[in-house]
Amino acid sequence: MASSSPFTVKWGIMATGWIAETFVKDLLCNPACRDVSDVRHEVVAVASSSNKQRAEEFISKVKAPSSTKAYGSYAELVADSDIDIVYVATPHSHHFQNAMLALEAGKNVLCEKALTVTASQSRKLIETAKAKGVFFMEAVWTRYFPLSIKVRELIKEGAIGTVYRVVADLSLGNDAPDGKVTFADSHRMVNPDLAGGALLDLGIYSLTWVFQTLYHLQEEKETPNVVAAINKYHTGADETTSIIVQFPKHKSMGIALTSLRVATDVDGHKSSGPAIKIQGSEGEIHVMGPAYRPLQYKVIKKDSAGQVEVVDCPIPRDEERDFGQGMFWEADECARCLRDGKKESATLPWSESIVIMEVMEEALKQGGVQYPELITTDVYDAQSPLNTGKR
Ligand SMILES: NC(=O)C1=CN([C@@H]2O[C@H](COP(=O)(O)OP(=O)(O)OC[C@H]3O[C@@H](n4cnc5c(N)ncnc54)[C@H](OP(=O)(O)O)[C@@H]3O)[C@@H](O)[C@H]2O)C=CC1
Ligand SMILES: O=C1OC[C@@H](O)[C@H](O)[C@H]1O
Repeated sequence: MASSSPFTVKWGIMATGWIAETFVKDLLCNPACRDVSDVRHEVVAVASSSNKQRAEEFISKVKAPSSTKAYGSYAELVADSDIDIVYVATPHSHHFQNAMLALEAGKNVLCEKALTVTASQSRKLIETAKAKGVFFMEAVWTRYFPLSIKVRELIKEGAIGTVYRVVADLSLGNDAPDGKVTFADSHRMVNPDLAGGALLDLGIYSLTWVFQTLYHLQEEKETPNVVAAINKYHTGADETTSIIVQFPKHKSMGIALTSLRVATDVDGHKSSGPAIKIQGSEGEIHVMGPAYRPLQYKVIKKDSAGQVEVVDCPIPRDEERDFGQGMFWEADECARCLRDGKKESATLPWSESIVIMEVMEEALKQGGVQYPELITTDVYDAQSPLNTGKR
């Protein structure tokens, strides 16, 4: 029997930075390299808020087809009727205004993490997606890794008993001898104008592990209690943040850690042990980091007598394009949702993105981190400098 042709999704790319480049290279990988045949991706347009030439250079750098359109503004991109879905790849500070621009134009949207700067902004985006009847998803790519799916399945089938505690860390050792960190003060990692700080950029992955192994699997969702401690950087952004996420009814707790000073993996060779420890009544699952792109997990049973199951989960590569990062799995999820008429992903439902955003907002509040009005407002403005690039 002949197989039906794959469902094709036409992508429009908003911004031309580091993650846009990585994501587009993954989109352009042959799906067969990851054993996918039901969906495929096309990149039809790229927009830069700086100028059209930057978009053209991006298209040639990622080796996208020469037919790919280049735009010198985000407004032109969202007006392109050829685009099925817009990928928002700007700094977190811009996500609310940029995703609204696309949603208001009636576009489906995949928006990079952290979804927004405030929970209210996330709620507004989701209300707008609902009102417009379009698909909307936060781009937490790790959730769509076969490794993450397997770990959630193991927990669901009781492989380690009842899970009571999860400790997750995503930290980078960027400590500098002068007391600063190695990012320039203007860099999006530490610049409050760009919603910088460890939590929104990295800590969200620690929280992802806490949420996908505890909250996501709860039959009756329990709103967590949050206790946080934050060390602030001299720019005002958070440099080291530790959060306890408590689910008293489930007798469970997640501990989400992040830092720009000390690394999860100090020598870069996994000598520091797992980035994520999922602890149950009958055993543990350890996930080797980095938390955003894990490649191995271990199952340690209480009665294992030292016999630990170690499972490697390498990321498939497209050898012809010499690439394979693992972001294609979230793109495949978007394609399947669009094909099946779904407006949200069951793996990261809108309600869960909101709860995680609420946890981060509460942690930042407890730590006294404040971001400027321009990037925290939940009032949409198509002419905001965040949309027009007139910075
Ligand atoms: N999923 C993942 O693994 C990763 C996700 N990310 C997320 O992606 C987003 C972007 O990060 P990243 O690609 O590293 O950032 P970059 O600084 O490399 O790129 C951001 C792009 O956004 C556009 N932009 C618009 N306004 C501004 C502004 N005022 N300052 C800087 N850039 C602006 C620019 O594109 P242009 O001029 O063309 O409009 C720029 O190239 C963040 O939200 C981050 O959390 C980042 C890294 C990894
Ligand atoms: O999402 C991310 O993952 C990788 C990190 O290095 C990066 O800062 C972050 O944005």
